[in-house]
Amino acid sequence: MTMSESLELVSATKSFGGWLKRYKHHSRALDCEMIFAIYLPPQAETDKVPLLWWLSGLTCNDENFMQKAGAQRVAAELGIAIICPDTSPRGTDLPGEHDSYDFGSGASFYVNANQAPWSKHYRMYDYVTEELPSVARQHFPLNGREAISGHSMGGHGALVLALRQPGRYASVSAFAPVVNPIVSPWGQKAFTAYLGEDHGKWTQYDACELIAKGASRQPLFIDQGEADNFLDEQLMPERIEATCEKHDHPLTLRRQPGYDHSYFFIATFIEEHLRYHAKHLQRKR
Ligand SMILES: N[C@@H](CCC(=O)N[C@@H](CS)C(=O)NCC(=O)O)C(=O)O
Repeated sequence: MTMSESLELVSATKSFGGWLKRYKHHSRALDCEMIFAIYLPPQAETDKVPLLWWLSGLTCNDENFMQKAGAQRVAAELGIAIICPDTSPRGTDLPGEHDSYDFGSGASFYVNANQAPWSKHYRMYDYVTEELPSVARQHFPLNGREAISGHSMGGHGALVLALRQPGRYASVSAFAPVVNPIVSPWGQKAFTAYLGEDHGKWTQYDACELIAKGASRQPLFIDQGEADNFLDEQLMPERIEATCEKHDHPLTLRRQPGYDHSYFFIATFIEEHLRYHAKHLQRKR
């Protein structure tokens, strides 16, 4: 694509010597207006910098991570840009879209829907893997090195994007990810509506299934709070642990005693994740 996509600056806020900026743009993949956030570290004033994608969880938009995770201080030190996409198409009014916190708006599960009426807008996989990266390349001083992380539904997104695109991301990590959405009630609800009853279509968006298929050898780094109230019903980290063990897939799964599902948990460990990604982003290919 040669035509430059236009971006409208929504806000710019200086933070730790860098800038947190929010932009609005028209997404062709989603057929609606979208807002995303980018943190540009001070190094981006003079150099091209590596990029960490952050995919947020249910009920979030581009703002939760930037406001609550406290990532900017270390991102500024390490010279890493961070982009937070929104978590679903916006401004659409599909039937039932805004009725529940775990489905529709704020709950795309980062898939390309193939079922009406969702398939017209809910193409978040294409948005976060192709369209937004292309917009980012055109407008920001990025050096082409990418890593990815996310939380809960966004942790699922980060794992799936990395496993499906071997070699694309220098590293992947996740906080309290939905590792096996095809057996989790959140995932089953979303996939039934977005992807239909054919479970064959679901497995391409399930980290455990992708690992079992041998889709990629990328090491996975996961932090999971042991006091997370979604642990047993929705997140089930033991499933990815067993799958990785069975298929000899590299996994670091840390169970963190006492931590819940909130951004207090993320804020506690984000520095370690950023340093982990920085180490991989700096490595030559
Ligand atoms: N109790 C939550 C359930 C959803 C939830 O915990 N969302 C997580 C991601 S799965 C989150 O990041 N919420 C927004 C925030 O904490 O800023 C609600 O209904 O809002």
